[in-house]
Amino acid sequence: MEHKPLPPTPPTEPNNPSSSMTTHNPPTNGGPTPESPQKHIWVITGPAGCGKTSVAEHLHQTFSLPYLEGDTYHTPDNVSKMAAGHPLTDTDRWDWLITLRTACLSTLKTSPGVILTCSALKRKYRDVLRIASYGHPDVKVHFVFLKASEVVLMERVRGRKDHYMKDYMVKSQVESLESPGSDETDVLLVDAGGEAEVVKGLAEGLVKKVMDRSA
Ligand SMILES: Nc1ncnc2c1ncn2[C@@H]1O[C@H](COP(=O)(O)OP(=O)(O)OP(=O)(O)O)[C@@H](O)[C@H]1O
Ligand SMILES: O=C(O)[C@H](O)[C@@H](O)[C@H](O)[C@H](O)CO
Repeated sequence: MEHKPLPPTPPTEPNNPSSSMTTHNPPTNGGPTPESPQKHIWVITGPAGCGKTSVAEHLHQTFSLPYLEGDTYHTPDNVSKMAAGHPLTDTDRWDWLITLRTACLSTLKTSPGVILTCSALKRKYRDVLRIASYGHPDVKVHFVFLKASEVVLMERVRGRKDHYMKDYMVKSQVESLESPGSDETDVLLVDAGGEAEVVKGLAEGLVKKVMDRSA
């Protein structure tokens, strides 16, 4: 039983078309301005072994953006728990997600973008990260979801030595996973089942497209 309350889901577009045409916000609350241009958080997501770290390192080098490895922000307790074969609960992940969001916003103070690896397995976890845009209309959050089968994940995690996340944890990761829905329009879906170079290229292409569009 988990007791921590969930934060609010970020507001969606109003359903009422007339209200969507009326804005009471001053223009500076509505998006980037010449004084505060658009900034981007690129969250590389998916279950253990999907290739988040490999893709994030590639994007970091390609786009010269700072990169935060989400796993290094887990508490020692969380790491011990996973190493002992116990999946994290929502409660275990909650403060971690908030810490990641804060770290991204802090990085954006000196950079136009930041790359973050974070499993973000559930919709509500992605919503916690989406809140980064609250009060920061110049900040856009994007998710690169690396989709791979359980068999592929198992193979990759098994092949990795000296890591706390063992292959028998993959099942729980896949069970927890809520693949992004079509309404999550800030998600870039990447087929991560192929060779590493191919997957990196696919992710780079999608990110570049969004970057060019918002330039
Ligand atoms: N496309 C790929 N094809 C084959 N092997 C890959 C591919 N991408 C990554 N790997 C390898 O699979 C293992 C897991 O990759 P990586 O650490 O990038 O995944 P991850 O999603 O960050 O995992 P975790 O969340 O457990 O840290 C590593 O040994 C990596 O070298
Ligand atoms: O939300 C989670 O369960 C965790 O973030 C895991 O995804 C691990 O940290 C990662 O897979 C390391 O191997």
